[in-house]
Amino acid sequence: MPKLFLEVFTKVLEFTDEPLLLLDSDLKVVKANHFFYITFSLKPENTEGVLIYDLASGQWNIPKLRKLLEKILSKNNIFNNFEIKHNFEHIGPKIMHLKAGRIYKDVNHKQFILLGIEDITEQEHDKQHLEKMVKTRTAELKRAKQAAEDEKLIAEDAMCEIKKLKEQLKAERAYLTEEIKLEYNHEKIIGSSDTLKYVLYKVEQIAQTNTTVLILGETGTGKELIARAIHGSSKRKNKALVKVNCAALPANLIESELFGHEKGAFTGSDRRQLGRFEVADGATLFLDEIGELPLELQSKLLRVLQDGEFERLGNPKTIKVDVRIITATNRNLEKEVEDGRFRADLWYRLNVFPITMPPLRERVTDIPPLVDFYVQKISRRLGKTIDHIPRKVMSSIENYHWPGNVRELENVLERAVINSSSSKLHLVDDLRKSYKHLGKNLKTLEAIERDYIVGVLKQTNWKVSGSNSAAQILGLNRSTLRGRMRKLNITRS
Ligand SMILES: Nc1ncnc2c1ncn2[C@@H]1O[C@H](COP(=O)(O)OP(=O)(O)OP(=O)(O)O)[C@@H](O)[C@H]1O
Repeated sequence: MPKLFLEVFTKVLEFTDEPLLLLDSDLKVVKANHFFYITFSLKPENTEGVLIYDLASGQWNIPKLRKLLEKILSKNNIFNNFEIKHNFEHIGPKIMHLKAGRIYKDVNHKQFILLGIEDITEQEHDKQHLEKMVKTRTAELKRAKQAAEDEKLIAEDAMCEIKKLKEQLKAERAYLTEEIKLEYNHEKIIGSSDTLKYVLYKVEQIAQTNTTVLILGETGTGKELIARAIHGSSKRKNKALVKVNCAALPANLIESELFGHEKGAFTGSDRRQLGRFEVADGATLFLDEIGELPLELQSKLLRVLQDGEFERLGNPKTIKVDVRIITATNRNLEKEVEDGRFRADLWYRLNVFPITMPPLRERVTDIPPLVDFYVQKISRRLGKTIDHIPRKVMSSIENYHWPGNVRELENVLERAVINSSSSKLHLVDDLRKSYKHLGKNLKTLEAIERDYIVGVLKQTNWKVSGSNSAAQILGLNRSTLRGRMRKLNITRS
């Protein structure tokens, strides 16, 4: 049987392009095919009968291979893809795959094993090259993905920033349009009195810093003008000075005006609106009539002053801003604090750098230049030419006590210009009853009203209504007169 088997098998061996070996039960080479001899540059005389481990200078004497071959003999195992590195003298190292299995066993336990040898060097190299390429490409893709994600984040941040700036610009534009409508006159500050010079010196001292400024003074003295001068000389001058008049808004609207609101934050809020604090980010916020700020908002303002933080109405997200605050009031804030109408801690925060605007009557030397300035300005606007201000007119202006300060002066001069038919300024208002001429025994308006009503009543023999009655003389209807008498506690004695 082995003889016939060998004959047939030797022929079969030649039908493949793969080196093949036939081993016997002692693991000695019985036969090898032509391809084996070519691949390994060996000859049958030094191959047949040689122990597999002694072949090719003992290169296949590997413990693991021994184990595998022995297991075929004892347990009829097969193995596949056992990898060895074979060093060829003429072409160097190659990677070979070995596979083997028993193909014959007879009753005498004679066995034959077929060992196939495949050169997989090229595939292996291709595989390694491919693996390397996949690795490199994966790393490249990973990096590209990361970069894309980073860029996406940057783009998202930029979009957010653009959206924020766009909103701020929109709000700023809306605010400025409002301002233009108010026709605020960006006047220069007129006057050269020492008191005004001192104020301007303080403006110069503080303008470049970020310090909070509190401007005090009677109505119409130019507090807003000074606030604008501080902003205009500061590093923030390229952005608008944003103004909120705390007295002009109803208490329930001030909060949304200052801090903004989301759509639907309260009834009637049909769209999102930025507050003045956000509009003024990077600029200056001028809070006029700060004494009128409701108590509950005073604590919120204090928080913005301390941390620069607040929340929009209807949105819990904290917003941080960089806003310089200038406030103004004609109230005595110290007294307001004493009376519990103004928070002491807010007052300390606001009063870091107070500037007091002196009333016009305390800087009489500023009056002539102010009169010249306003007469020229108003007559230009009205298309008139007024170039003569009589000495008498000027001195009556100088002697008046100007409770409404520069604003009142402006109004008096406007009426005068309108009524002047020549180039000479003609005053309409009677400024003769100057406060200076009234002496020391001044009475309240209420006391004067009471005296006058009592005088008229005495003259009419206390006839309140009807013809020749006090009501008729005073131009009041009788119930109004009775009401006044009750209020002023007037009774016939
Ligand atoms: N020194 C000045 N030179 C030129 N104009 C002035 C001067 N001071 C005040 N004015 C003008 O007087 C008017 C009133 O000034 P402003 O509004 O600044 O006063 P205010 O103290 O803020 O008043 P209020 O307390 O009523 O808000 C403005 O038209 C302003 O231009």
